[in-house]
Amino acid sequence: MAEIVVVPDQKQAGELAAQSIVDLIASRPDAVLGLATGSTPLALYRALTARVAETGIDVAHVRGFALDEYVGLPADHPESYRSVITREVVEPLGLTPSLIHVPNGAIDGIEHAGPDYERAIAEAGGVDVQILGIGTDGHIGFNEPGSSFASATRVKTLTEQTRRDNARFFPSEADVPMHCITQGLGTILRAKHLLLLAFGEGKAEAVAGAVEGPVSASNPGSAIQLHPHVTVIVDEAAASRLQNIEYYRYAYANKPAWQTL
Ligand SMILES: N[C@@H]1[C@@H](O)[C@H](O)[C@@H](COP(=O)(O)O)O[C@@H]1O
Repeated sequence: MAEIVVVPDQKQAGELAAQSIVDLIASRPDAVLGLATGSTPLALYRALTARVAETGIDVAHVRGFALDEYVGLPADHPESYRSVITREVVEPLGLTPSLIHVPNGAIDGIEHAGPDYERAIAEAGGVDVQILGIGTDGHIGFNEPGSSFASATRVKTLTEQTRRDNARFFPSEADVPMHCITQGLGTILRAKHLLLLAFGEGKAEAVAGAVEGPVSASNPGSAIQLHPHVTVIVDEAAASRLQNIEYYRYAYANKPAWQTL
């Protein structure tokens, strides 16, 4: 089962998640991080930046793989996920840019981009911790409803809902790319630890679906139920539709002292 941790706000969620990543890097200086974009992980990236500065931990060997990328946006477009990851993660943390990978969304050669990315992840020895947000329609990465649980990195068509949700980053909805390249649910499930964050009422239904099921390709987030090591960190609003919330609070409050996230 997943561990569900309900925290008062995004700041505390970020700090909790950041501590677990700092611990990972301390034991494995060339740890492989799975990096999500979107607004959800920003609190984590901020907290991680602060912890790295405070502890002086060496992050020069940390490796990273982004979850997804838009297809057809120039890599230097400010809203390409390559740019977002550089701006929000690589630069503030001081990661080594050549060790941070993002799927190649260039149309030229797109048919090879998915298999190339899968190969690079495998050559790195797999992802140690995969940071995840969740879309309002339940997508993780850009795996929209109907995605196979066995899927690998490939091109997908964004739903209208996702394009609407992401229109805030573009001049208009029409400017949001129609296609993306995303790690598959199968790729995500191969990561050693999944760390899913969600905040706000708008995510409550997606969180309940992901955590409490049913497990279905119609609800991509529910794939996390198939993974042996999942941590879901949510605020009260995002937790508000969970049926079993009292048990999750009780289990976390009584967590054995030796057990980390
Ligand atoms: N591809 C990303 C996802 O990785 C992200 O988890 C989700 C939620 O975004 P936000 O965190 O901004 O709510 O939508 C985007 O489309």
